[in-house]
Amino acid sequence: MEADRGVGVGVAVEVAVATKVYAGGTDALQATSLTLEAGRTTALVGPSGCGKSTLLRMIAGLEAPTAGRVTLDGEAPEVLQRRGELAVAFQDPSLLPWRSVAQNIELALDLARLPRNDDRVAELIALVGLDGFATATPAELSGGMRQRAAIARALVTAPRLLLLDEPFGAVDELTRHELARELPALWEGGGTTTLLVTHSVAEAVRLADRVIVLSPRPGRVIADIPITLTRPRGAESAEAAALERTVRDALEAGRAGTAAGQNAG
Ligand SMILES: Nc1ncnc2c1ncn2[C@@H]1O[C@H](COP(=O)(O)OP(=O)(O)OP(=O)(O)O)[C@@H](O)[C@H]1O
Repeated sequence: MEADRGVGVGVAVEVAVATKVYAGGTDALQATSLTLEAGRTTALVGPSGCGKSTLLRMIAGLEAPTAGRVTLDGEAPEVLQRRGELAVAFQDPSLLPWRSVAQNIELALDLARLPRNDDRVAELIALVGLDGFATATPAELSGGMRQRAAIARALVTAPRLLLLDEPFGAVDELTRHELARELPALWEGGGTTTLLVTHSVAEAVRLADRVIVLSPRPGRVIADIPITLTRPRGAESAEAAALERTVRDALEAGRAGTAAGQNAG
């Protein structure tokens, strides 16, 4: 399937009535169904502990649903994972401590059995603002810099499915804004399907084509809000502010237990 790589073919993600009850009995996710359209960016928001990371890990094939099914282009997540066409960036970036920034990014190419590409590695290092740190080891970086290296590592293979779990958590406000401005062009240019878990409503509205709101635990989809803003998205606009309000209202309704709920029942 080498020929399919990096030619702008995003994956369609289907989560069908997925439920997750952890071994200890924690009800993390309740009968959740959603479809992520190929090549689109979807943000997932919801109160702390509502099951956002659980859902992302299920889509990545790192967690099996207790009931229901997750398919990527109709296949099990492991199929895409084996082909190296899926990338995940977590809030806690697990970089190999003995490898430099550039070597950590290159490793993703090796694991996906893709050829080394020094130019692309250098381009991504510059894009995430780590110019001059290509040969630094993770211990020599701040937490935010490590996160940015992990984002570059996730992007280097031009994955067909990109799963980002709070990847900007430790990044300072200014860099966060810069990344939010620069990154979408990278993943959209490749036709990548992207899922972004975030606590920032502003970031969700700025980056996504659609924002999905989960209820408090056990999470279920209570709102699915299309983000109709044109791209590129720059300065704050009245339209963006109105969309942020819509998302916040849905979160509030979920918290109060008054949301209508697309997936209720
Ligand atoms: N491996 C696990 N074993 C047992 N319980 C877990 C496990 N992972 C998560 N949970 C529990 O499942 C629930 C959902 O957790 P999850 O991390 O998916 O939520 P989240 O919405 O991503 O939270 P946050 O926004 O705080 O990161 C929580 O109650 C959490 O304690």
